[in-house]
Amino acid sequence: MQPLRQTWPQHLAERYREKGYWRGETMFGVLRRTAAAYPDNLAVVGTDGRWTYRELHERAERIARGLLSAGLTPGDRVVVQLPNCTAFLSVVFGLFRAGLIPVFSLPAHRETEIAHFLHRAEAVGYIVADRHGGFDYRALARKVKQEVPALRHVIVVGEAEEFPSLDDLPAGDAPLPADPAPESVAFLQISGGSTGLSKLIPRTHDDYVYSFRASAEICGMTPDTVFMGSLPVAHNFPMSSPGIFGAVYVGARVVMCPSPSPETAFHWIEQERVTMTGLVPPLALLWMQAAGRSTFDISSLEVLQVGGAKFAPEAARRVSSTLGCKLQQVFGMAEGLVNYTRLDDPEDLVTETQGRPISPDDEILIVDDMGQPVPAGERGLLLTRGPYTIRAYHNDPAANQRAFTADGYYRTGDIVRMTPEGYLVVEGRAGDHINRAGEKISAEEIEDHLLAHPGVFDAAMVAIPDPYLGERSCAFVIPDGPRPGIADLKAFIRGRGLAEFKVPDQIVFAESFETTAVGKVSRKVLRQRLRDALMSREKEEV
Ligand SMILES: O=C(O)c1cccc(O)c1O
Repeated sequence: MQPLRQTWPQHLAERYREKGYWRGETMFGVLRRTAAAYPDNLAVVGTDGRWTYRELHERAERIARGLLSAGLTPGDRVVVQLPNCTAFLSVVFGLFRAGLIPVFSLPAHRETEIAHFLHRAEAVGYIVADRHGGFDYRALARKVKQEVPALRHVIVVGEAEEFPSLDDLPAGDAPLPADPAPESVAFLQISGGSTGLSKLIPRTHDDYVYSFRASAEICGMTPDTVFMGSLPVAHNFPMSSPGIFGAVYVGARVVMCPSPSPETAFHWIEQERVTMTGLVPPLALLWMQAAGRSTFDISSLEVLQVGGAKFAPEAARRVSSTLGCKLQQVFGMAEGLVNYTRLDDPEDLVTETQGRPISPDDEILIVDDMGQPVPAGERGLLLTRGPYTIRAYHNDPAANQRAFTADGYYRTGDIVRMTPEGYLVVEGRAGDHINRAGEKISAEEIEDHLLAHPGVFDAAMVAIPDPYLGERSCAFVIPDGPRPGIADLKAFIRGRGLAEFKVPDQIVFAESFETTAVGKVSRKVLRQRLRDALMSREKEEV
C-alpha cells in the first residue's frame, strides 16, 4: 500500500507549532473534547435523528468498534459516500476513532469516479446510504464491487439489502487504537481536478484542525451557532470553512439539510433557527429569488457564506436586503488556502472581493506565466503555501510535478489580483477546467470519454460564461462519419458512469479544429479559440 504522507519542511513545521497553529489536536480529539465540555448540547439534527454531543460521541465509538470487529484494520482506507444526514458525522468520527482513513466522495459521483477513488486510495471499504435523491446507492455499490475486487467491505446506512448495515455491525469489544500522531494524514479529500481524473488530497490532523478552528473564529461561531450544511457536506467548503467540523470544534449545532432547494432549506432554517450556512453563487441567486415569495420565517439567519465560484458584485449587494443577513465571501480550495471577507469588513470589500487568507502565515505569490511576481495590484497566477496547504497529492508523481513549484508553492490555477487592503479578487483561471456552479470539471477527463464514442473523431470541451451557473460546459465534437445525436452523446457520457454535473451542457459539431491554425495547436490554445469563436457567434445572433 502506498503510504500516506504530507510533510512540510522541518523549520516550517516547527514554526507552525510555535505559533500555535498546530496544537497536536486530532480529528477525533476534537469531538472528544467538545463532548466532554458540552455533552448535552445538540450536536446534529437531520431527517434521521437528533443527537447530543454525548450521543454523537457514543455512536462514533460504537461504530469504530463495529468497523474493527467487522475486519477492517487501522490504516485501511474507506470511501465514504453519504448525503447530508446525521449518520455522516457518526460514521466519519467513527472512522477517525478506529484509525481508518475516510476518502470523501460526493453523492453525485458514479461508478467510474468511485472506482477511481478506490483504486487510487487502495481502499478496502465503501460506506453508502441506501437511497438518496431518487438514486439507489446499493445498485452503485454492486457495480463498483464487480469492478474493484479489492473492495472487501461495503456498508450501507439504512436498508442494506444483501450488504451489512451500519446498525448491524458486530457490537464487539474490539480495543480501540491509541490516538494517531497529529502530523499524520487523517483523510483523503477529492480535488476538483483540472487535468484528467480527480486527485486525492492527504490532509493531516494538525493542518485541517487548524483550518477549521481558525475559520470558526473568523466566522464568529459559538456554542449558540446553528450551522446548516446546505451543500453536500463532503465538500471541503461546508466541511471545514468552518462548516460541520468548525461547528463541532466549538460545540455548535449542525443541521443536515438534505437538499439545498429553497423549499427544503427554508423549512429547516425556520424549524431549527439556523444562523449560518454556505452556498455556491447559483443557489444564492435562487434563494434570493425565492425569499420574496416564501412564507417561511428565515429571520434567524445571520450569515450567508457564498463561495466555490465567483459571486457577481451586483448579486452580492442584494444579499442583505433580500435574505436579511450578512454576506461573507469565501474563496477556498480542498488543497488548503481559504480566504474570507471578515464579518466587520466595509460593504465594498465584502461585495467586491473574495476575502483574505485565514492565516498570517499563508504565503501568497501572484506571478506571470514565467513565474515572476507581477507588479502590485496586477492580475496573475495565484501560488500559495502555508500551515494548511498541501505539499503533495497522494500517489501521483506526475500531478505533483505540475502542481507544485520547487520551493513548495501550490499552483492553484486561479488568476487573481490583490487589492491594496490585501484582499484577493478572483479574475479567472488558467487551468482547463469548467467551474460549473462550484463543481470543477476537467475538460480533459470529459474529452477522453467523448473520444471513446465510435462516432467521435475528436472533441474539445470549454467553459462558456453562463448567467446562472457561472460557467457551463460546451463540448465541440468532430464526428467520425455521420453525426451522432446530441441526446445519444449525452446518454453515452452518462453511461460511462460519471456524475451528472459532468455531462456537457451543450454540444456543438465542428468539421475540423484547424480552421485558423498554422500547424499544430495545443489543446489549450484550441479550447480558447473554439470558445472565443462560439461566443462571438452567439453575440451576432442576439
Ligand atoms: O473548493 C472550493 O471551491 C472551496 C470554496 C470555499 C471554501 C473551501 O474550503 C473550498 O474548498
